[in-house]
Amino acid sequence: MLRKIKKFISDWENQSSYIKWIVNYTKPYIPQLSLVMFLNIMVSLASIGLALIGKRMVDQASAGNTVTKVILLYVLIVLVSQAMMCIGALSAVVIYEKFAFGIRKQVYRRILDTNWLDVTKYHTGDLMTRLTTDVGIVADGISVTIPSILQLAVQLLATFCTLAVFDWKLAVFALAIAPAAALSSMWLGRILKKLQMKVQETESRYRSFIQESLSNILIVKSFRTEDYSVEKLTRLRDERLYWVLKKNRTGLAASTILSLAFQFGYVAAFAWGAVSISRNTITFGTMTVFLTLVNRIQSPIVNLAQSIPKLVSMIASAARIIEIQKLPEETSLEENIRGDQVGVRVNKISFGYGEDLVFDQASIDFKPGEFTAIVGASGIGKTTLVRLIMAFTNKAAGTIEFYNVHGDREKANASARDFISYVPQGNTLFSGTIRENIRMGRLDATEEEIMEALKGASADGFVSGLPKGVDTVIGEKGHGISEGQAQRIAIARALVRKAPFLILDEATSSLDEETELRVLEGIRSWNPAPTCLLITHRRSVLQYCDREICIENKKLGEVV
Ligand SMILES: Nc1ncnc2c1ncn2[C@@H]1O[C@H](COP(=O)(O)OP(=O)(O)OP(=O)(O)O)[C@@H](O)[C@H]1O
Repeated sequence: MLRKIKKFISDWENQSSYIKWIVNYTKPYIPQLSLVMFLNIMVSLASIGLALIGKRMVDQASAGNTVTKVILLYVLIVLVSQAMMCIGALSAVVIYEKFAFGIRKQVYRRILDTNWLDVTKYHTGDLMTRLTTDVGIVADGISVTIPSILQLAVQLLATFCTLAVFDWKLAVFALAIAPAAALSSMWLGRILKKLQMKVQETESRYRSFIQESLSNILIVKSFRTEDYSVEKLTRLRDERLYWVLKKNRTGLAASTILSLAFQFGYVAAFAWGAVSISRNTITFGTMTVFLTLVNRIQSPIVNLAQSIPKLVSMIASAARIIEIQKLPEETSLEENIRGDQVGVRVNKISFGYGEDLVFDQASIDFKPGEFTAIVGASGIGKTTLVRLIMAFTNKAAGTIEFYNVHGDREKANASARDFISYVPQGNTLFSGTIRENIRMGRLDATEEEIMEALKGASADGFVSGLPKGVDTVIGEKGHGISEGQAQRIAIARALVRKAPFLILDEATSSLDEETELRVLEGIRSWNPAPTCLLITHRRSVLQYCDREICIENKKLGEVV
C-alpha cells in the first residue's frame, strides 16, 4: 500500500514537472495563442447564435411570415465564423512552426553541448525521432489541442446555459454523459501514457534501423543482406504496429462507448421533443433548437474526452525531450590559455567506459612543440586517450591539464578545443562543397588560407584538377571522391585552423607513403612547431616523431 502511495506521488511529481516544462515553453506564445482561442470561442458562440436564428427562421416560416432577413443574418454569421476559423487555423500553423522550431533548436543545441559519451548512448535515429516526432507532438498539442479544449469547454458551458433557458431538465439530461466521459478519460489517460511511450520507443527503433541501413547501403549490398534487411524492417514494423494498434484500440473502445451514449442522448432528445410537440408545449422552432443544442452539448463532451489521448501523447513526448535535456552538459571554462606552444600533462588518469578500466593511474607529459607517436594494439585505448584530452567525457579520475611555455595552465574542457585541431579516424566529411568542409575548421578562413591548407594536406593537386575546384560538391561521407582524397580534405580542415595542438588519429592511413611523407614534413616545417599527437599503426610514420609512446597494462609509457 505504502509503495503504491509512493509511486502515485512520484508519478504525480513527474507529471507536474512535465506540465511545468510545457507551460514554460508556452509562455512566449501566450498572445498568439490567446488570439487563436478567442477566434475559436467566437466560432463556438456563433454556432449557438445560428441555432437560435434557426429557431426563429422555423417559427416565422411556420407562422407564414417572410424569413429573408433572418436568412441573410444566418448567412452573414456563417461567413464571419468561416473567416474566423480560417484566421484561427492559419495562426495555429504559425504558432506550431515557431514553437516546434524553438524547442527543436534548443534541444539540438543541448545535444551538441552534452557530454559526447552520454549522448552517444542514444542512437542517432532515436535522437532524430525525439527532435522531429516528439517535438511535433508537443507543438501540435500547444497550437491545436489546448486551444480546442478551451473552445470546447466554452461551447459546452454556453450551450448548456442556452438549452437550460428553454428546458433545464433536457439540459441536465444532455449533460449526463459528462461523468462517463470524465471517468473514461481518467482511466484512459493512465493506460494511454504507457502505450504512447511504447509507440515512440518502437518508432525510434524503426527509424534508427532505416537510417543506419541507408547510410551503410554498401555493406547491405556487399553482404547481400537486402532480404534480411527488409525482413528486419518488417519485424520492427510489426513491433511498432502491435503498440500502435493497442493504443488505438484502447482509444477507440473508449470513444465508441462515449459515442453510443451520445447517440442515445440524441434519440432521447428527439423523443422528448416529439412528445412535447404532440402536447403542444413547444413549437417546431424550439424542437430545432433542442436537436441542435443537444448535439452541441454532447459533441464537445465527446471531443473533450478524445483530446485526452492527445494531451497524454503530448506529456509522454515532453518526457522524452526532457530526458535529453537532463543529460549532463560538458564543462566549458571559456578562459583559454594563450600562446602558440601548448603542451598537455596527463596525471594519474583512470577511466573505463563500463566496469573494465582502459586506463588505470596512467600519466604522461606531451611537451609543447613535440611530435609524439602513440602506438599500441588495436582496442588498447589510443582513441580513448584522445577523447579524454579533448574532454569528450569528464568521467575520468585524475587530471589532464594544458599548459603553455609561459607557465599558464588550463584543465581539459570543451573550450580548450579552441586551440586543438583534430583529424579523427574514418570518413568525417559533410555533404557540401570542399570549401564548406574546410571552412568548418575555421569559419573565417580566407581564400588564401584555404589554398594553403589544401597545399599542406597535399590535396591542392587533385582539387585543382576537379572541374569546379574547391566548389566541387561532395556527397554524404565524402561520396564522389576517394578515401585518400577525403582523408586529405579532412587534414586540410584541421590545418586551416592553425591550432598549436594537432591530433591525427590514423589520419594518413589511406595515403600512399610519398603523400604521407609530404603531409607530415609540411606540418613539421611550421614555425612555431605545433604539439602533435600521431596515432598510428604504421612504422614509416615514426621517422617524423621525436618520441614514441605506447599503452600497455592500462598505463602510458615511453617506447625505448
Ligand atoms: N564508446 C565506447 N563505449 C564503450 N566501450 C568503448 C567505446 N569506445 C571504445 N570502447 C572500448 O574501449 C577500449 C579502447 O578503445 P579505443 O577505441 O580507445 O582503442 P584504440 O586503441 O584506439 O583502437 P584502434 O587502434 O582499433 O582504433 C576498447 O576495448 C573498446 O572496445
